[in-house]
Parts: sequence; structure tokens; C-alpha cells
Amino acid sequence: MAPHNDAPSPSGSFTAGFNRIPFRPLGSSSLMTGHDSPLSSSYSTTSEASDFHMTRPLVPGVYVPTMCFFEKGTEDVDTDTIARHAVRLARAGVTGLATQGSNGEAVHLTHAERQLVTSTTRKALNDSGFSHMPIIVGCGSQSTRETIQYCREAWEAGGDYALVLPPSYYATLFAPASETIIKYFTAVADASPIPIIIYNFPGAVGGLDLSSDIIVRLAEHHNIVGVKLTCGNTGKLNRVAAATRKMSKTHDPKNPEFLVLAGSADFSIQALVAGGHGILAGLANIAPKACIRTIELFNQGKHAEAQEMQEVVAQGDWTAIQGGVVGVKSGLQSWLGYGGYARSPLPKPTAEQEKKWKEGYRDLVMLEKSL
Ligand SMILES: N[C@@H](CC=O)C(=O)O
Repeated sequence: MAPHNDAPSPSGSFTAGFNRIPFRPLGSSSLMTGHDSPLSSSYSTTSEASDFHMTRPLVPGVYVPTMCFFEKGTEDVDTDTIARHAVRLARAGVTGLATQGSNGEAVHLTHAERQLVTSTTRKALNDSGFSHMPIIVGCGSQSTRETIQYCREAWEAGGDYALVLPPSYYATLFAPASETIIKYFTAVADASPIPIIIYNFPGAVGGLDLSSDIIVRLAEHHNIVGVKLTCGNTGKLNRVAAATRKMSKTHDPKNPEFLVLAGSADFSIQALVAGGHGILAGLANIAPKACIRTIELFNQGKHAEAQEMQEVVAQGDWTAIQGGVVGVKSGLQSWLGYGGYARSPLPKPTAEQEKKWKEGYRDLVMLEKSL
């Protein structure tokens, strides 16, 4: 856990009283990577630049891993829809967004496209009065070197935090609790200009499941500030939340030093019971208000109402989990009139699937509309 002083660390980060805040030299070009940057023409004035790279604390709440939208036919990145979607979620009251999470089709995007998606999201939020809202950017890759590059590009594009999966392609050569994993996250955190959030999603990385012991050990790094647990293991979540709370110096529940997030909306209140701080969950693309309200009810002590709402959310999430990114886009298209298709080679939904997924979201969407 970070010591609380203001001395710049070797990685270019410093800690502050309420949270660990990255030190990001404005106007620095030292992080340019050689990939086409879509940013230079968008942010030319000083005030725009300072809105672009400002400090945005990571606080408890509902974070949404946003979908990436593509033009019909060409599959080009659809920046208009990306911008409108980000603003719709912000207006619904979410705490932050995550580009290039599992719902953001990061694996389908080039480096430059990833930057375009993040910078478009940043600009849309800033232009709509949400410049305070943090953006988390999915940065995990197969090599330490490329993951660091993604973190630097995320920062250039206006990202505030990097969500990092462990590498998995050669996972048979090391154990989830190995020094290889510790060294990977440590090297990335040492070099990243933005703080790291560990992403534990065994389903996306060949079953590689980080233990609470490893996560708590990594949390000692000053530039590792949170975890998204998509594994759904609330025992693990409880252990991580308890240990990192004890390690923290400030004990401010509104600004925990290490943020523990459920990685799916179907265990939102279970995560809160276990000491977690909120969710980073794809279902909020469809029903942000229902996700927020469920957590609010619990935090207000209205546990029976929270549980009732959680049941609707969990049922809707089952549709999202089964249909994945294809099904969430289909649900958005059916109920909100936009979404389109995932990039090839992911399949387009059949008419039967569209109908099934639309029905799967019905109760959740009715709840959302009532809020
Ligand atoms: N079910 C997850 C998928 C990835 O973590 C989500 O809701 O985001």
C-alpha cells in the first residue's frame, strides 16, 4: 500500500491524502509511441488540454465497460455512436466508464483505433459537462512490453486508469501464483503513467485465476489501485477488501486507497456485503440506472428492496452473460435503437436470438424505464 507522502515515485506517480494520484506531465511528448495518434488535432487549446489530463479519483460506484460501435457494412469505428452512448451513461449517473473492457471489443481494435475510442469518449464527456468522470482503459496484452505501451497510449488518449488482464497465451508455462505474474504486474505498474486496476477474469484468460493472496500482494504497489473480479468469487472479494482496507492509511470509505469492484452486475449487493465498493459491469450499458439504484438501496440500508432489484438485475445479467458482446449489442439495438453488430468474425445474431435476448432483457428494461 502506498506511503502517504507527495514525493514523486520512480514510476512518475505520487500519493496524496485521499487517493493515489498519477503524476502526468502536461504537454509531454515523451510517451508518444510511433502509432498514429488521433489526438493532436482534437485538443489544441490550453483549457481543453487541462480538461483532458486532469486528476479524476477512483471512487466507489458503478463503472461501465462501454461497447465499441461500428458502422454498418464497413465495420469502421462509429465515433458518433460511441460519443452518444458515453453521454447517455454519464447522464444516467454512472461513476465512470471503461473503454476496451471485455464489452469494448479491444481484441478487435488496432492500437490507433483504441486511442480513437478512448479520446472520443473523453471528448464527449468533457463537452457534455462530465470532465470529472474517470475513464478506465483496458490495456492487458501478451507481453509486458506491449502492455506498458497500451498504458502509455491510454494515457495519451485521455485515460485515467489502466485495466490489466494477466497474459495467458503461454499460461501453461507459469502458475497463476507465480513470480512471473508478480513481475508482470510490477513491471507494468512501475512503468505505467496511469494507475493499474487488476482484471481477474479467468474466462477470458484460459482459466488463469488470480488468488486473493496474489492480489493483496500486488496491492502493495503504489501504482496498483484496484481490482475488477469477474471470477464472481465473493469469498475472494471479501478477503481482498478486508486486507486492503487494513493496509490503507486513510480509511476513508468515500475514497478507498484500493477499489474492489464486482466484475458482473449479478453480484452487486453480494459484493457490497463482502466489503466491495461497487461494480464494473457490462450490464450497465443497457440498464445503468437499475445498477446504480440497486447499490444505492443497499447503501441506504433498504436491504429487502435492494435484494428485490438485484433479482431483476441478476436475471438480466444472465442474458448478457450468455449472449456476450453480441447479445448485449442486440439488446441495445432492440430496446434503445442503436448497437449494431460486433466486428467480424463474431456472428450476427439470428432472428431467433434477437427475439430471445430482447425478451431476456424485458423486465430489466421496464425497471430501467421506471427509474
Ligand atoms: N460479465 C462481465 C464480463 C467481463 O468482465 C461484465 O459484466 O462486464
